[in-house]
Amino acid sequence: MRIDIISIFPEYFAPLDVSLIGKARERGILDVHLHQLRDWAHDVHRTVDDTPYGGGPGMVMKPEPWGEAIDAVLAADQDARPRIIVPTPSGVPFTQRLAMEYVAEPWLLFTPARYEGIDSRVMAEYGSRLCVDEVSIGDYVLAGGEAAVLVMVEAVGRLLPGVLGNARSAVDDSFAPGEMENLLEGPVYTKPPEWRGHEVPEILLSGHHGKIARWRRDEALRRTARNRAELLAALDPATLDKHDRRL
Ligand SMILES: Oc1ccccc1-c1ccno1
Repeated sequence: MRIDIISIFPEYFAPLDVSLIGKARERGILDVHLHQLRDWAHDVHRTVDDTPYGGGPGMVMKPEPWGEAIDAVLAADQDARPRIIVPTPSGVPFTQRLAMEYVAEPWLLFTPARYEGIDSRVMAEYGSRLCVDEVSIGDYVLAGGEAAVLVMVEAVGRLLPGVLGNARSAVDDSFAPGEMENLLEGPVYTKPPEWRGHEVPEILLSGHHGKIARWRRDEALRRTARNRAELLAALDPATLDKHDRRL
């Protein structure tokens, strides 16, 4: 997978050099290209923003630098087209299901904005011939889209074949489509069996895999009911047998 990111703060993406994503890049599973938007702002101050037409607070990112930057990225591979992802509080929710859709794409282009956003003509220009998604990582406002890109690149990158390694499958993730979709992870424990008077639940030491699986599912349902009750409503009734209903 190739990922391109255009930003006025490319240094924001240093975390993509470390940990899981960094190793995926070293192993050639993921190819990340960072671009400084100001390289396509040709005035002496390398200006990328201006006041909004119609008035209002803040500044809007100018279309010209973005248009030239995106054209330059597209020119990197004339035979392919990236899926463009625009982080914005006004976008569709970023979910595990959307991450799984993105991991199937050979090329993603992220366009994190600052200020009040990018002149709307930019995505109108590319939306006529490319897939352009406006995506939100949650109902809050950030200073810019760079943090949202870090979140999405990690969520997508970890799903790439070979990145998680054999020990861990993304299939068991919280929110992964299937039986665990819309269920939060339950509590987890490791050695020692007793710590400051807190003991590991006996069932987990029993070696009875069927009972352990049932216990974990009960705890996942309890945590989901406690922290995200609205997800329970989305659970497929077939996955809630009479035993679960008593929780
Ligand atoms: O708050 C933002 C500002 C700029 C770009 C994206 C965001 C955002 C907030 C939530 N998801 O994306």
